[in-house]
Amino acid sequence: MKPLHPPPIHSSPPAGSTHHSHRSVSHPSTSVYFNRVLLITTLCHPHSPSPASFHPPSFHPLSTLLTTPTRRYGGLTHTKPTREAPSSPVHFGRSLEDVAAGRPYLEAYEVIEDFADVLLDEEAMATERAFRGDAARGPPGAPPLPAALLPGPKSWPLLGCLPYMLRHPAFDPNRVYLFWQAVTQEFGPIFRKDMPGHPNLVFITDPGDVFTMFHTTMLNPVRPGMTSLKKIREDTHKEREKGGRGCPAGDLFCNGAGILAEQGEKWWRVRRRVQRPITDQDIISRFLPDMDEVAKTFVRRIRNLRDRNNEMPHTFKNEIYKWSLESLATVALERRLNCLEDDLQASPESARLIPLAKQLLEALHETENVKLWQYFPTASITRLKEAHDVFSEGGEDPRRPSLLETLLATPGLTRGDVLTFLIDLLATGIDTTSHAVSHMLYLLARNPEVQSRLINEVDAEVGKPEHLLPEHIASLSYAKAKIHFPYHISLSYHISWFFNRVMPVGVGIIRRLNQDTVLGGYLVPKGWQVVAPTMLINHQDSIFPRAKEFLPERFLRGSPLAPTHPYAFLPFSFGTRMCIGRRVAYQEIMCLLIRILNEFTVDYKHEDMHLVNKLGYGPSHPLRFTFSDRN
Ligand code: HEM
Repeated sequence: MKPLHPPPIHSSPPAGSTHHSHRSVSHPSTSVYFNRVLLITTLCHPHSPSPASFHPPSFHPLSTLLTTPTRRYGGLTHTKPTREAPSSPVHFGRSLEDVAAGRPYLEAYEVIEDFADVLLDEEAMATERAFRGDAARGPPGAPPLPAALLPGPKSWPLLGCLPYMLRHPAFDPNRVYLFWQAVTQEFGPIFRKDMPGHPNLVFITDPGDVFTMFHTTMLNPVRPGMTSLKKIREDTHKEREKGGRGCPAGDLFCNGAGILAEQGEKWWRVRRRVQRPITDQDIISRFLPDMDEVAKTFVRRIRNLRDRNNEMPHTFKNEIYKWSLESLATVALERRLNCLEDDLQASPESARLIPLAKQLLEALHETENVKLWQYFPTASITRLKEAHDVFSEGGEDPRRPSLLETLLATPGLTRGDVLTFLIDLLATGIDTTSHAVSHMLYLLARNPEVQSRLINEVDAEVGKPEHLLPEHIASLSYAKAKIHFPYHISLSYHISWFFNRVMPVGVGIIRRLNQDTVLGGYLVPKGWQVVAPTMLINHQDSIFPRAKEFLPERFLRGSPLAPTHPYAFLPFSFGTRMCIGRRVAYQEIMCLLIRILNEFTVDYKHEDMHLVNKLGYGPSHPLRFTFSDRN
């Protein structure tokens, strides 16, 4: 076995990583919102005005915040952490034993969720480091086989297995998982599938291997991809320098391309600092009133859009997309965009932002799939850059500061880091939640008995309050907990509704191995990329009995349908690199679901839907749901 290396990334606790709680406060100072925030990038662009006109006067309050000596959260001083990191490594050690001892899925899931949140703690990292050695040893018994013996489709130099894939009867570019499923049947649970530009790509479908992948890469989780985003951000920075404009320390993209696109030290420097504010439930709860308003507006929009049969128009997908943008904007821009207004012309900013956000995501999908831009400037990377530049405008908003101020006041984060992070939130948070809601509504429509159980739960636990409060959200999360279960067990039950297994949003988790690792009995070399594809794992009957059925109750304690392994269903991934927007997503979707089920039952009377792949998975058909009044 190779010796263990010291962690390649900084493992001390995040500066200012203390948890903070909040009361509702009135905030005296200024906040900066997104479209204006993004003006900064445009201004840094070579064709932008000279440095003299670079910082509009409205930007001064931001600079003031950056120099604020004491750290403030919306005017409040630090308070005790709401969720303590484990006091000793034993916590983690014991949990792993539990996992290894095959304790029920949900208990292990609880451990994983907890652990994911505390991983940024130095002590937990140290324990993890020790554990990494065990994971790397692989299963006891026979020595591992060399990677050269990995099964998989025939591979050609440079082309990889592209010719095999294109000729395969199961290949459909919009449903690539069908091909993967066929390959798994042919070659088994682990296979190598080289692609042009991606040599040495290994697919794993055994949750035990997923466990090993996460744990061996935990200290430096390199997620290959988003290279086009990284390139345009680096180019923007270089162009600015070349144009003699200079790059003031801390300016946009000056210290890196942001957590979505960066790796190693550059990723970790920002991630460890933004982690707490964006996952702190107290901070997230502050956005609840606005998210609730967005959800209520969406329900009104449903009423306006219904035809005489209560059915949605074929453009409804777009409406859900707008809901997602509007809802996320309450967090990332700290303001309403009014995307859901009937007359978008009355809201010129939204009319401009919606196509722009789409252009950004579509171009990103293309540039990440076909990397010809590495050789010459393609139309797709030009469109990506155009949208990204416009998305980079800045300004100020007289409303209350919260997330932004919190981030800006975090030692070690530059203004550029914070703005890049907000762009990353928008780049990742729109498609994901809109697809999750689309899949969830479809599954509820197709499973009326599940829907009616959920309606009963909402009625009993939340009712129809004028304003949703954190307690309402919690009461639903805790609904089962109050009677039988501890918190996380109920939470995972709800996670199974929203970020469901049957129709997942994420295509899979990918990591570059930073040490030789035993997976499926093969010694996979350091530097190779490993993919854990959701659809291959989620749809295995051996892991999820009756895998193709939507049976959220399988996640309840004692269910005979419970998954056989705690790492089989991790919709938000695991560890330090797991989804940073998961609590935002949960709250957004919870608000929408409650408000919809307050008013309607949902049905779908058309052809069956399946998933199509873009950056993630989305619904294949127009979302022509029927929303019938409950009363
Ligand atoms: C249904 C909703 C969502 C799902 C299922 C989801 C899932 C994921 C997954 C699987 C990853 C990859 C983690 C890894 O490589 O280990 C990820 C990363 C990320 N997600 Fe989400 N996500 C969702 C919503 C959101 C939202 C609403 C936001 C923003 C508010 C967001 C922001 C991010 C960011 C910034 C990353 C990159 C984190 C990093 O590399 O450090 N996500 N998400």
